[in-house]
This record gives sequence, structure tokens and C-alpha cells, in this order.
Amino acid sequence: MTSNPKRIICLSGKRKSGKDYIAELLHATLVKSVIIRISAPIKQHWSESKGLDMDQLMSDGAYKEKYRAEMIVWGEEKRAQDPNFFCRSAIQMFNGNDFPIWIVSDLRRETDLKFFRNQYSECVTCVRISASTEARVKRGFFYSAVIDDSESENGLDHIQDWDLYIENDGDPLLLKRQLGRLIKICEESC
Ligand SMILES: Nc1ncnc2c1ncn2[C@@H]1O[C@H](COP(=O)(O)OP(=O)(O)OP(=O)(O)O)[C@@H](O)[C@H]1O
Ligand SMILES: C[C@@](O)(CCOP(=O)(O)O)CC(=O)O
Repeated sequence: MTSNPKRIICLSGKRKSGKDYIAELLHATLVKSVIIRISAPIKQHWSESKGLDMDQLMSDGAYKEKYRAEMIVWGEEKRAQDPNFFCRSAIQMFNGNDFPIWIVSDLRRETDLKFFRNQYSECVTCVRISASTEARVKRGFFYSAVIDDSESENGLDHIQDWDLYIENDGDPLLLKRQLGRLIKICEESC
């Protein structure tokens, strides 16, 4: 029987706020961690059914932006049948139960937040990452109503009880200090 996970860090924030960047920084320090990407099963389905490049869909380049709106629609159809489908699939896909620390890199919807807070209430830390529009634009963000006014981007805007907030506007010292708090929480849990 597995006693994992010991700690789950759930990251949320708008696109280009730095969720993946921060997930990677945490993962590099926390040797017993795995990054779980809720979007990965969606991208896997898209790469397989449409012949798209999975590596590019998973990366931070412009390629995935071409397909984002369509992937959102497809994902929402699946979620309407089973809201937790992608959370469960992603945990399985990344072999979550083999790792004590999970870094969930992309909470976007209230159903995602509730899934982790309800299923793993004793060990979950939910983090909201923010970045100025200016910083996000420098990282490749451009406004598109169909994406940026949708639940995928705004589904967690109303949440007030985040366990921790991270400002990721490009100040490396501030970021280091904020990540230090998360790393401590993880180390104390193992
Ligand atoms: N603090 C930072 N310093 C330097 N580069 C950064 C920082 N934060 C993010 N970036 C860069 O900005 C780009 C976008 O960041 P990232 O992919 O982490 O955002 P995201 O929130 O995961 O976006 P998306 O929702 O589109 O996946 C990446 O190229 C990343 O390396
Ligand atoms: C389609 C979608 O999963 C793409 C997310 O890609 P990323 O986390 O921004 O790399 C967004 C969504 O599910 O709403």
C-alpha cells in the first residue's frame, strides 16, 4: 500500500504567469518530487488524434497556442461528463503514487481545486501565482477573448483562500524567497 503523496503543491495562475517555470524550479530542488500536468492527458489525446507534436504541445513555445482554444472546448466536453477525469488521468500518467511530493502545475478550474482539496485535504498547499500583464506579454502573452475570457483562464479568479501567493514579475530575489517557503513546507512533510 502506498503512503504517497506526503505533500501536494498545486499551482494556479493565468497563462504566462509562470506556472511551468515555477514548477520546474521547485522540481529541480525537491529531489523526491514529480510534476503532474493536468493538461497532459488533453494534449496527449490531441497529439494522437490530430497528429500533432506532443513535445511542442507540452513546451512553452507558440505552437500550443495555435491549438489552445480547440483543446479547451474538447476538454470541457469531457469535463461535463466527468469533472475529475483529467486530474485522475494526470496522476496516473505521471505515476504520482511513486512520489512523495507532487507539484501539480496547472490548476485552472474550481473542480480541479476541489478535487485536490477534498481528496488530499491533509497534505495540499494551493498557490496562486500572479504576474503583471507587462511581464506576461514579454513572455508571449497576447489577449484573445475566446481564451482569456473563458473558464480556463478565469475559473479561479474568485478564490480568496489560497494557502500562498507568489508574485512572479521577474524579481529573482523575491521569487527565491517565496519559493523558499514552499520548499520548506515540502521538506517538513517528508
Ligand atoms: N521569473 C521568470 N524569469 C524568467 N523567465 C520566466 C519567469 N517566469 C516565467 N518565465 C518564462 O516565461 C515563459 C512563460 O512561462 P510559463 O510557461 O512558466 O507560464 P505558464 O503560466 O505555465 O503559461 P501557460 O499557461 O501558457 O502554460 C516561459 O518561457 C518561462 O521560461
Ligand atoms: C487545453 C488546456 O489544457 C491547455 C493548457 O496548456 P498549458 O497548461 O497552458 O501548457 C487548457 C485547459 O484545459 O483549459
